[in-house]
Amino acid sequence: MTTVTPPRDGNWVGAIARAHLPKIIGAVVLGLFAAAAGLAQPAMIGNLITTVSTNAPLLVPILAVIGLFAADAALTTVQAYVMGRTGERIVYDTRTTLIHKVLHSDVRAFSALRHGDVQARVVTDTSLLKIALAQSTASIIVDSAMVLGSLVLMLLIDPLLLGVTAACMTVASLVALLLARKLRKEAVRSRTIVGDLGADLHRAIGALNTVKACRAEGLEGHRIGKLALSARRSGIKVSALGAMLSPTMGIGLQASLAVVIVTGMGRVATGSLDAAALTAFIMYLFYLVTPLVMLFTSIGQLQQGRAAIGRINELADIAQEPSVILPPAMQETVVYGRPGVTFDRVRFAYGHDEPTLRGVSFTVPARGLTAIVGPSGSGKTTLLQLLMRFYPVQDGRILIDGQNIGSVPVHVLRGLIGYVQQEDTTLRGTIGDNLSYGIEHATAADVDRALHLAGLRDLVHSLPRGMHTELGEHGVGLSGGQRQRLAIARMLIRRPSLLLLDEATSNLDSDSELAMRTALRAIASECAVISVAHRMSTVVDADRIVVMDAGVVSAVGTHHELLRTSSLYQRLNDIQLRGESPFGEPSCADRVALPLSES
Ligand SMILES: Nc1ncnc2c1ncn2[C@@H]1O[C@H](COP(=O)(O)OP(=O)(O)OP(=O)(O)O)[C@@H](O)[C@H]1O
Repeated sequence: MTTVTPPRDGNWVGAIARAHLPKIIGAVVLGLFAAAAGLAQPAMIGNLITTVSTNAPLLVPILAVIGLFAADAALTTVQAYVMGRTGERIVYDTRTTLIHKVLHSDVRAFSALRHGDVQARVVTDTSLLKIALAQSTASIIVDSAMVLGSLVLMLLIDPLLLGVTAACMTVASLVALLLARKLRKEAVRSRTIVGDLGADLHRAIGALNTVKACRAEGLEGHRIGKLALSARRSGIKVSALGAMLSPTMGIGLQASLAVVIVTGMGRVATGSLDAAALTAFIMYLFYLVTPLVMLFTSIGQLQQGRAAIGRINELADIAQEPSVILPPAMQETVVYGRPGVTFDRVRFAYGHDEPTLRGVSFTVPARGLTAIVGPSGSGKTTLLQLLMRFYPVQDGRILIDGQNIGSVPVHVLRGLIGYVQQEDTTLRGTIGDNLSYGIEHATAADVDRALHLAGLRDLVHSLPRGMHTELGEHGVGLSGGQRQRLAIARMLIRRPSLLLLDEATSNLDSDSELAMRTALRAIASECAVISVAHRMSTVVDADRIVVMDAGVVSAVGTHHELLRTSSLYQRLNDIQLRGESPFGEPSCADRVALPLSES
């Protein structure tokens, strides 16, 4: 991949193209030589005609014409190859730049984007760059030179015939320019619709079971179909406008050809123009038209490309995660130290609305199990996301082993933490791929220990293909509880200093949950575990429980202490004992999941 200096004006595509400028210039130079070889041909043929008419030796003029044809063909071939290759490299560099930008983007900035549209920009829009930047740019320069050269040579042959030609071609060129402007507008619209189509398709595919369960196949089909129809209509308009460019110039050519032949033959008859000059002029007329048609076709392609370039630059400019580099000595403390975590008057709001966290303070020792409970929306997940630095703390501090996480490089911080998220994080691939995801060297002993702790060892051993068992998108092939255990095992392999579990055991049955509680106790003896929990059964044996309420810490203590001291905790406990969800609307799933010991 070519190294690209970040542009100040946000024009990433321009910066990437500039990095390939020598190759583009090389191809343009080759094209100019090819153009010169082409331009010399009519003069040489005119010379051949004169030689024939004067009975002079023919060998040298014939060889000169053949040589020019061969040079023209060879130069054009090499130029097309260099241009195509450079175009592919520009596309590759743009794609890799976008992929890097998206992967390192700020969570807040990324969550505002539609994923299907991001995909369309990275995959489809970039493919237009090859034609727009490499081929069209070179073609515009070479063809302009060709047009200019033809005009000068035609002027030298016969200014009157050139005047006739110019009149016809100017009218055609003006019409073509108008078409090119319309084409650009329609191309922008077309790219936007294709982006919308990708976004909506991605949304429906990502939640296909929900679509089916809600019997919304027709609704989604209609909505996405409407966008596909708009894309088709807009695409046809783009094609139609693009297709009209060449014939417009073709009409100009035919009109000028007719006028030139009629006028020219008349002048040959009167002897004011010789036949060789008229033949050369007509050949130049053809030489003028092909590059003129190409010129306008290229302008059209460039216009389509500009629509894509705007969208690519917009995505490439997405805000990036801050990366703070610490002096090595400080990094060492962070990497090898055993972190305890301190939330110190932490305030945070997602947008301009009411803050989600309103001065949260509590500490988590370097070892032991800390549970966080509280009503739905009280800010439990947000606490974990701030700890992972997915979002920046707006006021107050979060300390890890005494170090403000704001000054720890994100990759170092995340290397310390194993984060098992609320949502399903199973990736398409084998069980083994999922387990060792993001780790270069996972030993067999590490994998076995993690599988054992997560209660997955027997299951994996019972599968015919074991670790090589293929899973579909979102872990299709495993149950919800198995997926959760796989996510926990994936984090355990990393031997994190701090394990964050966000409702990571909510899908486990009572037996699995009991086994997981035992495993968690073992893990908590080695590192700090913070577990956001919905089921009270999973928090009763925690070393400390933090009760959150509307963005503040309402109480901290053990299960038995809180039953005595926290009315909110008592209420949450009572509600669950009644078989309802203590953290939101009661649901049948909660009742089913309620452990027998508490029902
Ligand atoms: N990405 C986001 N953008 C805007 N608001 C958000 C975002 N994520 C969460 N919120 C809001 O922040 C508040 C706290 O959400 P959070 O997920 O931290 O609560 P929670 O206690 O974990 O809830 P639950 O128990 O239901 O998972 C909620 O009101 C929610 O609407």
